[in-house]
Amino acid sequence: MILNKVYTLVFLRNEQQILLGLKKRGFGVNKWNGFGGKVEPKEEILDAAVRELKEECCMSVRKHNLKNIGNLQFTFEGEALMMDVRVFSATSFVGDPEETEEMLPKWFDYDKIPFEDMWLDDKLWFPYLLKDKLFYGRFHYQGYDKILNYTIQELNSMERK
Ligand SMILES: Nc1nc2c([nH]c(=O)n2[C@H]2C[C@H](O)[C@@H](COP(=O)(O)OP(=O)(O)OP(=O)(O)O)O2)c(=O)[nH]1
Repeated sequence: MILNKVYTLVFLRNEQQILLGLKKRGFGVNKWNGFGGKVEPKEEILDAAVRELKEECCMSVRKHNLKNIGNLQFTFEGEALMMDVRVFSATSFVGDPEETEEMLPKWFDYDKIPFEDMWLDDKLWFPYLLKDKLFYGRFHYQGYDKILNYTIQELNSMERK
């Protein structure tokens, strides 16, 4: 039996740059990433996305400005957990990014995204995000530094089967 856990991952963007945060503790420590985390029991996914963005970098976004652009599923060799990550993008938001106990936020030019300090899979699906294409990806890891197999595809819509 595989346990499925839902996570959010939010990217704030403008014409020139994307906001990433350096994770300061826990899962994915020392990697640059979007902002997100576990959806709590009974919490709606969009509410969780808004909450995590605020908690991790003090930015505010309205639910209707979050666009679901991707779905990523991660499994790890020898572990009975599937991380089901709902990826969102927003171009309308309020605030100035602030460092928190969890994340150090920084804007990156689109041609300077620090893939060498991000999850290995990110460079495989970021091209979709950057071209405003919808995507689905599934990655099976051994540990955190090796992808044993993966599939990735462009989607026409994010509607779930
Ligand atoms: N870019 C990218 N993000 C990933 C990958 N795998 C993965 O879990 N994430 C995202 C999904 C979530 O936003 C985040 C993991 O959530 P988390 O463990 O920090 O969740 P949390 O804040 O609720 O956790 P906690 O510290 O409260 O225990 O990392 C990946 O391979 N690439």
